[in-house]
Amino acid sequence: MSKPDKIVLKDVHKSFGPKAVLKGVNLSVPAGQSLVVIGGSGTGKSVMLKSVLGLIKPDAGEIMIDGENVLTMSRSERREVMTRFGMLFQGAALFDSLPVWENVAFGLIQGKGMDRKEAQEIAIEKLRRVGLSPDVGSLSPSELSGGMQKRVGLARAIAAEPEIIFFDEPTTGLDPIMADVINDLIVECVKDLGATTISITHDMASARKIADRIAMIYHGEIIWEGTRDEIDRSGNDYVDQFIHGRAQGPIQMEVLKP
Ligand SMILES: Nc1ncnc2c1ncn2[C@@H]1O[C@H](COP(=O)(O)OP(=O)(O)OP(=O)(O)O)[C@@H](O)[C@H]1O
Repeated sequence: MSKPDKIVLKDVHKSFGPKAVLKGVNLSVPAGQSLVVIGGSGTGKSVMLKSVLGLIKPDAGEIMIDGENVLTMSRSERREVMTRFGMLFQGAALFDSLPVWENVAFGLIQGKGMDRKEAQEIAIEKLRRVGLSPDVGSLSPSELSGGMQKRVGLARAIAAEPEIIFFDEPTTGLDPIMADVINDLIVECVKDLGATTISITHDMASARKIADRIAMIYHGEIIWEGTRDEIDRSGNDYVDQFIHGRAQGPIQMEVLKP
């Protein structure tokens, strides 16, 4: 029998009160592939990612990791599955109270119970992997530039050599050149690990660089999916409007007129 895809979402629904945010999301990511989900603000990208991470419980549907539905697992089974995930949060989400190396090593020490000395060595090696010298390890995150903080976030995401990595707006707040440096690092690190990834972004330059496939979410549904080369000839007016950043088109922004 052929192996199931690494990550599969089947008909995932989630509402908050009367507001339906996910209205039947279907996605499938084969092992070793990178999927980028694009879509406007408030379309449900974060809710989708949080559902896979177990931070939000969908109302209906299935989320399968390696063919197993994580929504019906016990807490301890689910916790075990989550140890195979890495995550780069929007804004890097570093703890200012800890030195950089300890931020990188956090999951190794807290999650895996690794000895501090060994975890520190791995953290320094991962910092080097993302182009930061060992002396950065002893600084506080608040002493770093935004680009350096993203690198530290990336080092933390790859520290435990996860099979699956999620990137939430990995280039937000960076200048275009630093954004490209981070995109290159993401591609290299993911390739080193052979990881399967889902990223969410508004940044088309980033999507084109890091995606094998791109999916567009609109009003809680995947309205288009294809390879990154197909996106320029999708034949879909919503996709065209989004990738060209036009105010005019089928996507109407909910903006109150003055
Ligand atoms: N915990 C929650 N309780 C109530 N509503 C929520 C909750 N989380 C998200 N929402 C609502 O769900 C909708 C989708 O939010 P989500 O954060 O997924 O958007 P997004 O596509 O990630 O947007 P952005 O690109 O701006 O981050 C929004 O209208 C938001 O207000």
